[in-house]
Amino acid sequence: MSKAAEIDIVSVSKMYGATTAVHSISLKIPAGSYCCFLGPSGCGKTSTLRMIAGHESISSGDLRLGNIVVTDFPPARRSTAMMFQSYALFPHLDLIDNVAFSLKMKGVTRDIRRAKALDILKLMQMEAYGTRRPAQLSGGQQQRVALARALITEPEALLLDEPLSALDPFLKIRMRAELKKLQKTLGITFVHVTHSQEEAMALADLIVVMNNGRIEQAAAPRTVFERPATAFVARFMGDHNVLSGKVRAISDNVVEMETAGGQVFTVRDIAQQVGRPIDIGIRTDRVRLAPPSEKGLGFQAVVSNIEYRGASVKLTATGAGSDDFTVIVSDADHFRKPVAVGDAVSLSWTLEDVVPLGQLSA
Ligand SMILES: Nc1ncnc2c1ncn2[C@@H]1O[C@H](COP(=O)(O)OP(=O)(O)OP(=O)(O)O)[C@@H](O)[C@H]1O
Repeated sequence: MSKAAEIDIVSVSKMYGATTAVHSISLKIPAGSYCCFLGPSGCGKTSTLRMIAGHESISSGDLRLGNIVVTDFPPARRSTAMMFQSYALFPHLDLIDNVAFSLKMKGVTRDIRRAKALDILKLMQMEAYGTRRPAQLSGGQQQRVALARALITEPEALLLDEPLSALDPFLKIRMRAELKKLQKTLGITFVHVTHSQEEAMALADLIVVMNNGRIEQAAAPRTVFERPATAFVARFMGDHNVLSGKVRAISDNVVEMETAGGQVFTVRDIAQQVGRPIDIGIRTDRVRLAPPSEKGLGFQAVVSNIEYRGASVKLTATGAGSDDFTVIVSDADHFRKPVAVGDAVSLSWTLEDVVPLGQLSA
């Protein structure tokens, strides 16, 4: 069993000609953790993963794996292995030879490398398929083989680029559970790139949310969800309403925020200055259809859309400068006293449900 490596990314940037894809990011990924890089297309997550793997050069900054600075090392000299989105299996080789390939490159004799490949295929419950070719496998099986091929080098960190994107929704959820189990069994560091917040929440110990080549937040899933650091994170993770305004007054740790339309909301516990722009996040499942208990903790809105979701109902409302303020109510609450499109409603929340967000998104 290989050991796990801490990955230390120190002020790393990536430039492609005049384009800066990654802007001086710094991050420590603890040894043995499951880390997900999450963000929209083009945010720089794949470039970051490829720099960790050594498939892309680091334009500036340093990368440390365990105790070794590997910034200029080629992929084979790093203790990492990468599993690609396309699986990149060789169509003309059987599974054992596919899995054993990197050992062949290292000059390991045929018998030893095939025996080792079979061991890893066993770990992936694929030993019965050793003599098949990749085209004779389902998508999920191909993925297991691709994983086996990456793991045969006994890496200290496994790097996965959108590993589940080629699978159908059911298989995606099954393989997600298998990945998590595998990471626990092996105990090595996993770094997994995804654009799915659901996938990151399900898998990660550490979620790194990226936007425009920068890290917006790196924290445990629950922290990212409950205390999103920025308006971007709150929007990207979903399930939050974001309201924007300017700080109007501050007293006793309570900040008053005024929207462009003159609506005033209260927020607590933040260091702010009067006149500065501010965003707040309010969880969609914490909003109630009731008049606010205090001024600044709700507003009047008009229901613009209703979606039935089974266990819950999603209401969209217009008011306070927002035309898509979302409220998730349980099906029981909704059907006890249904509202209709066009109804005027009072929306409210408590001061605890208001999350001040760090920066105003452009
Ligand atoms: N080889 C390249 N040459 C030039 N620009 C590139 C190259 N690779 C990536 N980029 C640019 O760098 C930025 C970040 O790309 P990257 O692939 O890292 O993002 P990503 O978040 O992984 O996106 P996706 O989810 O679409 O793969 C993008 O603007 C992209 O167009």
